[in-house]
Amino acid sequence: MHIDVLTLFPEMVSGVFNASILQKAQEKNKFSYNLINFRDYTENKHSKVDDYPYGGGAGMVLAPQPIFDAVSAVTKDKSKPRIILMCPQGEPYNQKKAEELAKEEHLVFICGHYEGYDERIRDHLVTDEISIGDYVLTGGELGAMVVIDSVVRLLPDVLGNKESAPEDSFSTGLLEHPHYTRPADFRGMKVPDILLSGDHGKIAQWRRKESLRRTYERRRDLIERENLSEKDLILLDEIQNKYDRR
Ligand SMILES: C[S@@+](CC[C@H](N)C(=O)[O-])C[C@H]1O[C@@H](n2cnc3c(N)ncnc32)[C@H](O)[C@@H]1O
Repeated sequence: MHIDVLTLFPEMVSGVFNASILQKAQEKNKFSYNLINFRDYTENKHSKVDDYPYGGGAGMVLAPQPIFDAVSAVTKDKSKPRIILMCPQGEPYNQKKAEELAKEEHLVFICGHYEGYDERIRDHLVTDEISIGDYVLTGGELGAMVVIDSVVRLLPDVLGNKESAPEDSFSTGLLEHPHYTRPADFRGMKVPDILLSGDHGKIAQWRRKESLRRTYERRRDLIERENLSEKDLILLDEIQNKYDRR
């Protein structure tokens, strides 16, 4: 996979690319990236990339020309990239979208700043608009890195045995079960006996039930969306009964 990030502030993202799993993934040639300052593409003699909004009002609007030309330069020789506009008005980001983007060969992220973008960028250039949540950031860089991090960790062989993406929260449709490590007894706080039993069948069932319990407690909206098996429904019934008795 190749990732291009169009930004006026490349220094905001370079550190994230060069640490932890993202750095290791590049060392294993799982992806490459390029940071493009779209100011380098402006035709404005004062190097401006923004202008006042037509009709008046607060803030500056990113002009179409530098962004259209920067995208054109990075997509020239490559086949159909996804061109992603980071934007609070976009599609709410989730794990399903991360899985979809992880199948692509080339992603281009456009990070806005100031009041926003000229609407023609949205209408005629991008393939996706992504929001990372219902709040407003000063720029698209942090959001782009959230998306990139979550996509790269899904690329084949990026995560080692120590981490497992398929069991993560949201990948299964539910929140993940609780984890424990040594010691079995930490200052009187004990690990559940079942995890020390060595009975893999029972451990798997305990984990599934805890995953259902946690999701029921914290994110009932996920449970309602999920197509639960007969076995899950029995476990869920036990969990709900316990709640009703409280
Ligand atoms: C100050 S915001 C502009 C907000 C815009 N005036 C609006 O109300 O929709 C500047 C830039 O930050 C980025 N941004 C802000 N919030 C975001 C969010 N929740 N998700 C993704 N990008 C965001 C976008 O790139 C946006 O163009």
